[in-house]
Amino acid sequence: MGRIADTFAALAKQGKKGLIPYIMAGDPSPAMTVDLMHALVEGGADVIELGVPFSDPMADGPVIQRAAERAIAQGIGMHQTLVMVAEFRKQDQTTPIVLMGYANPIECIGQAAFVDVAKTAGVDGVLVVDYPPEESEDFAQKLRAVDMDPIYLLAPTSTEERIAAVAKVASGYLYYVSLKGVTGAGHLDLHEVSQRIPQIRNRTGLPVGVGFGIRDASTAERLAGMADAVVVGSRLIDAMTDVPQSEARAALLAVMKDIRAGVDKAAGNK
Ligand SMILES: O=P(O)(O)OC[C@@H](O)[C@@H](O)c1c[nH]c2ccccc12
Repeated sequence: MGRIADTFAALAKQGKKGLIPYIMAGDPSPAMTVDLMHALVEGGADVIELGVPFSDPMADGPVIQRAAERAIAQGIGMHQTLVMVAEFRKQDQTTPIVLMGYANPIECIGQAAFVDVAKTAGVDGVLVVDYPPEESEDFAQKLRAVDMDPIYLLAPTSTEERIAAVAKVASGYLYYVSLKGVTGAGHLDLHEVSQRIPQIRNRTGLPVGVGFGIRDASTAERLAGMADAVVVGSRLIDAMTDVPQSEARAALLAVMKDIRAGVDKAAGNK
């Protein structure tokens, strides 16, 4: 089994829910990223989603767009992101890393070469926002051939066919987007999530992570109660950029610990 499957198996065994933080590689400063990843683990991360900076992130709201702009302005792209992953892996061989991003930076180096370098760096899963499941079976197979997991998004608007198509190619976990909109938006419909997750579970045995719009411990608790894990991104990026850079690590850690406590309250009551 890969690190992602191991992690979810261990969580299930302990009756715990997962916390999946998202940060952007290179933000607020490239020199900080590896240490911030370790801080995420210290704060209770089960899986790390690491964003690959891209200039046209159509699924992202202003907070993550600006994070990408800051990273790009400091010269960070796919290659530098993978160097950071390799650096992180020198000290942490257990925490799964999922690369989050868009097709363009992958297509630039070619799928096969990307899979190769990502695997060597120590990446465990890849979520490409603009690879539809129906058209990325090849890519998913290339990942799975080297024990990396293709992760896919499901949304409130996903049809039964889309859920079935994703269930067919995905491994690791499924990412249910809790609202119609972009990352960081704030109109989460808890009722809708509670209806949709059982529908997804009917189609697949994969763990389900839920994200978009989670900004506090109590929302994290309620969503963790419905799913296997919660994803938190914009709130963490805000926490780091609201303070001087020298305080970003501490600010990140504080928000992580707070949300972790919320997630842990949901333990066991799936
Ligand atoms: O920022 P939020 O609302 O907490 O949501 C997580 C999200 O940012 C992260 O998972 C993510 C970043 N970029 C994405 C693109 C598509 C889907 C998801 C993402």
